[in-house]
Amino acid sequence: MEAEAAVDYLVDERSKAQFDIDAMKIIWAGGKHEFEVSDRMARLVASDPVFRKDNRAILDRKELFKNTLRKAAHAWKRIIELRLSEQEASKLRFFVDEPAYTDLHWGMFIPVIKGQGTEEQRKKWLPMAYRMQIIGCYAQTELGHGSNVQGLETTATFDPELDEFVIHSPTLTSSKWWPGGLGRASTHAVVFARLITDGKDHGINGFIVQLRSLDDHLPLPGIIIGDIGMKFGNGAYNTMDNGFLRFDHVRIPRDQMLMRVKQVTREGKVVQSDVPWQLLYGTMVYVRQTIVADASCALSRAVCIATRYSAVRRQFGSQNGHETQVIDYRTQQSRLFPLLASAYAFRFVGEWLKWLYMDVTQRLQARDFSTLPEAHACTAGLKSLTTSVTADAIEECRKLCGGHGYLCSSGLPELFAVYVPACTYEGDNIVLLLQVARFLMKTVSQLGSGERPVGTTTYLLRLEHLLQCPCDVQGAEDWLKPDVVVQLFEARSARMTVACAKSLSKFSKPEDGFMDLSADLVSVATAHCQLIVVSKFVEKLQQDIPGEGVKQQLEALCSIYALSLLKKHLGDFLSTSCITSKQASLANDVLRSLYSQVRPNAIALVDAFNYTDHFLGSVLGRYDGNVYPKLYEEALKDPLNESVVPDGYHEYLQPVLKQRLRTARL
Ligand SMILES: CCCCCCCCCC/C=C\CCCC(=O)SCCNC(=O)CCNC(=O)[C@H](O)C(C)(C)COP(=O)(O)OP(=O)(O)OC[C@H]1O[C@@H](n2cnc3c(N)ncnc32)[C@H](O)[C@@H]1OP(=O)(O)O
Ligand SMILES: Cc1cc2nc3c(=O)[nH]c(=O)nc-3n(C[C@H](O)[C@H](O)[C@H](O)COP(=O)(O)OP(=O)(O)OC[C@H]3O[C@@H](n4cnc5c(N)ncnc54)[C@H](O)[C@@H]3O)c2cc1C
Repeated sequence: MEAEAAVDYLVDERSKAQFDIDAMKIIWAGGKHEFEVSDRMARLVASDPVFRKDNRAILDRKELFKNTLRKAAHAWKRIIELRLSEQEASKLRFFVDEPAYTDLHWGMFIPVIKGQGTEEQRKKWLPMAYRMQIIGCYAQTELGHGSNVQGLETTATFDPELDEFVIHSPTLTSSKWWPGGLGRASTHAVVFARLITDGKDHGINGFIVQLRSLDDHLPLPGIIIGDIGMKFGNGAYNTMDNGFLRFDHVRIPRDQMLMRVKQVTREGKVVQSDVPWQLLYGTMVYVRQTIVADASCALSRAVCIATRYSAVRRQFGSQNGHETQVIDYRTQQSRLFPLLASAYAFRFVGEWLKWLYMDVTQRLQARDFSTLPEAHACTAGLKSLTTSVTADAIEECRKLCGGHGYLCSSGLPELFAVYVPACTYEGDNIVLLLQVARFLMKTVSQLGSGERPVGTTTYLLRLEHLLQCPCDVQGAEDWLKPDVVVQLFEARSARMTVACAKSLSKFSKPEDGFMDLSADLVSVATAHCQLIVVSKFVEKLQQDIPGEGVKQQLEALCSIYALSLLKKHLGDFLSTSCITSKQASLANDVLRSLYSQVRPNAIALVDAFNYTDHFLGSVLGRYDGNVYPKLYEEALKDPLNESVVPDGYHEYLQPVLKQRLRTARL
């Protein structure tokens, strides 16, 4: 193929933008400093050949895993050499874009010790973990139980004579199963086990257990350990060594029990401290919050690929002597632009959730535990909502790219395979929504007793009004008023919550009601979580938004986000009499005009994510839009094309062909 001059096939598209893209980049990144760090780290990774990732789909598991170890070691070397801050280091790992044991070491092992260890324990273990002299993972889930944490079977029995705990796996189903980083890399784990003293079961607690020798990496006596095997997709999450682990009466010193929530004294007495026992689940709250932030990254990445490709791809019709760009089809816009809007919506709700998490952490330190239930409900619900939408959206983006979306070189199959377990890990999405519903039912039931709803449930204080208020939309333009839209989402959520609470009250045992009505409870929780996302988007727009045209674009995206949800869940809005069918029809007209407003800005809106071609890893999403020659180049690189005649021709193809020839002659 001839060498081509550098051409930007999307230059016309970029020239149509009606807003200051540099200002939008800063809004997306969360600030100037965040933008600068993110941009610098992305370039650093993209320019380093060790971080190459275009061969992942064709490496076998062993090569793939070794390569991941190599990249993680190289990343660590660069972090030390360049003296990167914690923020820079975490961005660098993010742009390396390969699931690895380090995710669990930094993302769960260190946080669980920080959150559940005593001061002394933090002083002992964290410096070693920060220097990576030990590598840790989070070993909670077992073969038999994941969602039901209280059902875990691993035991930690206190031996007062030796002042030790004996960690044991009494059944096959008690084998730890799934922890990332456990299979091959970790030297240590925080293991969740049943605390048993003097024959009494005191429930679940975390224990720091060394798994492998720090000299030769061999498993320590009594430890049976390995990888659980290949997972969905080629490459994809198979870079991670999710593992199994069994204990045969493994002894650890008493001070390796994480003792912030419960303590065991030298005599074997269990002392419950004054912090709520639910803090044992605190690491999950922290990680769920990071998963929400991560959802906007995965979603924006898929949307960036699908949007750029939709502007490059032409099929049918005629536009100034060319065929029509597929992005100009209304059907393409109605599938793509709500996803673009969701990417921005999740970005802002993720920012807010980070703030909420920091706020609850500070309160906990000051022994104010009042906002913990709300923080749990918000992190659980938003983790569920954003990951479910993102997983579905990546698949939708693949379809939006037609046949080429199915090629690994589009980047979308791998993105989907890596992303989709987010709907399951850190809490199955349905199980988490049921937690939100439980919280909402409790909040509503306490309204009569004078308990004031807080934070995201404050709207329930206006219950009487919300149960009967009509929707204030007379003409199409009313749908663009943020207060009208927020009140509508509040009314829908309030009405669904109250209807469910009424149905629940008919059961003599609440547990029976929860079982029977669980599908409705999930819809209630979803409505509440969607309200949170819409309100946080609206609140973001009430802040100072610098940059020419930036606020207008975000306002359009906010309206698209809310109105496309309205369209998708029209049944909820109509059946609760929140809107009339006439108002629904006006909302649909407004959506169409919003799509026209976004259309000329679509490419600039995805450019604002500031993704390098290396990070996107997609021929279809290339910044320059030079898709076809690069697709051809990628095809030629496939190992099947290394020889003109395939391996196996002489054994398996030629005999068949020859036989057909003989048959034909007969
Ligand atoms: C840009 C940055 C990107 C970085 C991204 C990095 C992300 C890293 C990703 C790494 C990849 C993968 C990691 C995956 C790791 C894992 O999966 S670890 C294992 C996670 N496991 C789970 O999540 C299990 C889910 N189950 C549970 O959480 C609980 O068991 C469940 C809540 C479902 C039930 O527990 P029970 O004890 O049986 O609870 P209930 O009776 O329902 O509730 C009792 C009360 O406790 C309250 N509660 C429950 N959970 C919490 C919590 N976390 N915090 C605070 N409070 C909680 C609940 O509301 C009840 O309260 P009430 O009595 O009603 O007042
Ligand atoms: C890629 C990946 C990485 C992971 N990493 C880790 C890790 O590092 N450490 C760790 O400890 N764990 C890890 N896990 C485990 C993960 O946290 C669990 O798989 C997850 O919490 C779901 O639990 P489960 O597998 O028991 O699902 P189950 O609870 O068995 O779910 C099966 C089905 O039952 C439904 N269900 C379950 N309970 C209810 C209910 N009460 N009401 C209605 N429906 C219900 C669910 O919705 C689901 O459809 C990982 C998992 C994956 C896939």
